[in-house]
Amino acid sequence: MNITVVGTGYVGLVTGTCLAENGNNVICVDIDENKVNRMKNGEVPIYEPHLDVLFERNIEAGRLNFTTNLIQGLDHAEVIFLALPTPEDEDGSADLKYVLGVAQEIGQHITDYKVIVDKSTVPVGTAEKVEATIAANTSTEFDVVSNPEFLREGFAVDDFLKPERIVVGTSSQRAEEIMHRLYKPFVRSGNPIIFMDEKSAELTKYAANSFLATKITFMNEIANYCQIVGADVDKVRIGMGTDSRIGKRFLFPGIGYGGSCFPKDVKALHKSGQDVNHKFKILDAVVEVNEAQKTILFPQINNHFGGNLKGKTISIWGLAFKPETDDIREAPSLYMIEKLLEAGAKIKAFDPEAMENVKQKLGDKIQFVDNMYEATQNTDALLICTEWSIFRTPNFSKLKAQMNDAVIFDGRNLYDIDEMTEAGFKYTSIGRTAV
Ligand SMILES: NC(=O)c1ccc[n+]([C@@H]2O[C@H](COP(=O)([O-])OP(=O)(O)OC[C@H]3O[C@@H](n4cnc5c(N)ncnc54)[C@H](O)[C@@H]3O)[C@@H](O)[C@H]2O)c1
Ligand SMILES: O=c1ccn([C@@H]2O[C@H](COP(=O)(O)OP(=O)(O)O[C@H]3O[C@H](CO)[C@@H](O)[C@H](O)[C@H]3O)[C@@H](O)[C@H]2O)c(=O)[nH]1
Repeated sequence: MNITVVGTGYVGLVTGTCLAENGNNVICVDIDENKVNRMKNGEVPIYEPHLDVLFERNIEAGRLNFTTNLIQGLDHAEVIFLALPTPEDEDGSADLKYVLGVAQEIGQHITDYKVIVDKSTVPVGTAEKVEATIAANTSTEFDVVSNPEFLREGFAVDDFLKPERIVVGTSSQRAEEIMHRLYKPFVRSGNPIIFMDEKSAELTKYAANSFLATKITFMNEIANYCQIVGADVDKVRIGMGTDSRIGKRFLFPGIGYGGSCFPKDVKALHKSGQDVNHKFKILDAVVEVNEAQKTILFPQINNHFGGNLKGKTISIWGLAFKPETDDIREAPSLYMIEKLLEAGAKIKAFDPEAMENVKQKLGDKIQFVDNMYEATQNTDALLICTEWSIFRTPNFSKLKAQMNDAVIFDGRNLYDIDEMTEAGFKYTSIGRTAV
C-alpha cells in the first residue's frame, strides 16, 4: 500500500519504518528540514533500539523515503498517518494546532479518496474536528480514522511490529477494510484489531495512559508509607503483583513517572473532563503525588549534608526519563538537577544516550562525563535517576574507593539494601529501610 506519515518523531518514524518493513511504500513528511536531510543521509535522528537496522534496510529497498513537501506525500498515498505533536497547552489541554493545521493543508490539496489516520494522542471529538477542517477545504471524498498508538519508547519497534492490540476508531466501512488490510500482517499471532467508534478509540488511549500512571502513583504512595512504617515496598510489590488481577507490571515505585506521554495525557484527560463538568478526582491526586515524587529524594540528600549542599558534588547516573531512550521530556532527573543546582551543589552526570539532549537544554550548568565511573570520581554522593542495565551491577569496591563518601541515593531501587549496608554504603532508596 502507498502510505504517507506526517511527523517523523518517536511515533511517526517508527510507524513509517515498520510499515515499510511490511512491504508498504512509505513517504515520511516533516517540517524540520534539518531532520529530513539527516534521514535522507541515512541517519536515524532518535535513539530507539533496533530502529537503525530496519531504517537502513527499507531505505536501501526504496520503500522508505523522506520529504518536507506535504503535497508530494499527499499525492503518493492512499493512507495518510498523522503522527504530530499534541503538547500540553497552558491550561493542561492537548494543543491541536499541529493536527488541525495539517488537516487544513490536506483539505486544500487532496484530489482523490484518502484515509486520514490520526495516530497522535488527541481528546475525544478530535476526529470530528479533523473531518470538519478537511471538509471545509475540499469536496473530495475522504475518511478520518482514530488509531491511537500504544508503543513504549525503548521498545517501540517491537511494540509496533507485534502489538498486543490495535485500536481503530471509524464509522466508515471503506476505511475499516483498508485499515484491516494494512494491519493484518501485524496480528498474525492472533492479537486483536479492535474496531470501535472514533470517540471511544480516542478515549481508550487517554484511559490506558491515565490508568498506568495511576497504578505507578498508587505504588509510589504505598512506597512512601512503607518508608514511614518500616515495611519494604519491594516485598509488598511482589506480594501484590502475583495476584493476576493486579499483575506484576507497572508496580515499580521510583522518583515519579515522566516522559512525553503520561504527564501531558493525565492532565489532558483531566482538562477534558473539566470542560464538561466531570471532575476526575483521581487524576487530580495522581498529578499532585507525581509532582512531589519527582523530588522526593531531595530533602533526604539535603539532610545528609546538614542542610548545606553548597560546593558538594553530586553524581547522577541516568538522565533519560526511562532506560533505552534518549528522550528527556519530563524526566525526573531534570527536576532533581534543578533542586540540587538551586541549593548550590555541583553535578557530574552520565547517561548512555541522553547526555546530548540534556546538554542542549542545560548547557554547561552541569558536567557531563564519558562513563559511569568517571562520574563517581571524588564525588560526595551518587544519585540514580534512571535504571539503565549497566547501573544494575556496578563494581561496588571500585565505587567506594573512588567516592569521597560512600553514599548512594537510589531513585529506582536497583540494589539489595542488606548487601549495600554490608558493603559499607549509606544507601537510601524508595520505600525501603534497612532492617
Ligand atoms: N513518544 C511516544 O512514545 C508516543 C507513543 C504513543 C503516542 N504518542 C503520541 O504521538 C504524537 C507524536 O508524538 P512523538 O513523541 O512522536 O512527537 P515528536 O515531538 O517526537 O515528533 C513530532 C514530529 O512532528 C513534526 N512536525 C510538527 N509539525 C509538523 C507539520 N506541520 N508537518 C510535518 N511534521 C511536523 C516535528 O518536526 C517532529 O519531528 C503525540 O500526540 C504523542 O502524544 C507518543
Ligand atoms: O513500574 C513502573 C513503570 C514505569 N514507570 C515510569 O513511567 C514512565 C513511563 O514509562 P513507560 O510507560 O515505560 O514509557 P513510555 O514510553 O512513556 O510509554 C507510555 O506512554 C506511551 C505514549 O502515550 C504509550 O504509548 C505507552 O503505552 C505507555 O506505556 C517512566 O518515567 C517510567 O520510569 C515507573 O515509575 N514505574
